[in-house]
Amino acid sequence: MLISWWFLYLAARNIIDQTLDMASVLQKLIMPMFSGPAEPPRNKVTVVGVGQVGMACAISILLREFCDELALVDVMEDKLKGEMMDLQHGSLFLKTPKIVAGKDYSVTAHSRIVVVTAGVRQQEGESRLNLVQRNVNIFKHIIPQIVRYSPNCILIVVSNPVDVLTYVTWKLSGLPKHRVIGSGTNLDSARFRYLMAERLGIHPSSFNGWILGEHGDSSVPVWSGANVAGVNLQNLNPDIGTDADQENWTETHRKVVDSAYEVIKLKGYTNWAIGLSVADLIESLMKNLNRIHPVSTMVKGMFGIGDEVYLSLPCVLNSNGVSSVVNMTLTDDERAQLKRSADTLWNIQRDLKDL
Ligand SMILES: NC(=O)C1=CN([C@@H]2O[C@H](COP(=O)(O)OP(=O)(O)OC[C@H]3O[C@@H](n4cnc5c(N)ncnc54)[C@H](O)[C@@H]3O)[C@@H](O)[C@H]2O)C=CC1
Ligand SMILES: CC(=O)C(=O)O
Repeated sequence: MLISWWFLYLAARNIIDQTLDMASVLQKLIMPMFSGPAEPPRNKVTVVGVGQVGMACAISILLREFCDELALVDVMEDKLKGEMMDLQHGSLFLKTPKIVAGKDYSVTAHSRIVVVTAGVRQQEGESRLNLVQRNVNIFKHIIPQIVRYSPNCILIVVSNPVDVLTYVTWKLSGLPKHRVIGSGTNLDSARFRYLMAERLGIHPSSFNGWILGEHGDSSVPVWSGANVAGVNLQNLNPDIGTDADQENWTETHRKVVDSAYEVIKLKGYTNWAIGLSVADLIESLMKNLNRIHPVSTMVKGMFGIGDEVYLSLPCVLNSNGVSSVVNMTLTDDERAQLKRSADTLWNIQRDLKDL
């Protein structure tokens, strides 16, 4: 009797040993504790367009560690796959566990934030507004696909002309206006703060100044609010920002307007500063920070603007998107400049068809 139990024991041991031998390294190494369906991502960001701007946004977002999944979309399949693989190979140095890419928008499903950088860019000396019809045609294909797979997302438009394309995106998406944002003058303001801070010998974060209105040629510098540590520069020099100013501070704004033209002339495109600035916007949205940024929003009814245009005002950004807009105290001249900026955009927009 004892011997037959012993044989049974040996047979059972044999089966267990054989089963363990057949198991894969993974099965031998890791004991699952939960085998339910995978959770959808909580903080997914999609970047549409993997050109110079898209990839600068992607790397800035990855390095700031905001998202648990990054999706990339483009129409150029080889380039798209190459960019995805190159980023995946850096995973050891990142904290975003999943990086995916595809031409099909199903890869974008469950995005919290979608950044649109697809489309044509300016050639040397070309105005942003000149790109409008070509990029509107591209957006007609892109925007419905994004909304189909991520109906609750916040859209950040970067492609140019960014204010007009943000309006187009709002129309094509059917999303509420607070969830459609243009990167707007966030970049122009960063350039202004850098150039002013250089002249003052301080860090850009310590110079407080805002560029509002159109991202580009008709942008509006708010000299009446420019300050350092609460000291208003206009109190120190009442002519600041005007042609009468002996110190020619207005030159700084001219340099802001010329920045893109100059960089495009030198290297063919701009990408790093816009990438960094988009990542900063995403931080406010993802972390519900209620930080204020100059971004493009629907301004009808504000500052005497009667048309449905998007342009930049100081906006409070949190997890809902644009939660509110700061009612800046502007001078009459600044209000008039803002109105001119709105008129410039409306004159382009009103000819757009089939939105
Ligand atoms: N708002 C801002 O402050 C800034 C805006 N921009 C704008 O960003 C845009 C992109 O510029 P770059 O990246 O330098 O251009 P790029 O030519 O390097 O990249 C554009 C990408 O869009 C892709 N694309 C074209 N049609 C598409 C479609 N239907 N679906 C998906 N992807 C598509 C192209 O394949 C390409 O990879 C331009 O409109 C440019 O003017 C650039 C810098 C700053
Ligand atoms: C290209 C562009 O819009 C910029 O760098 O400001």
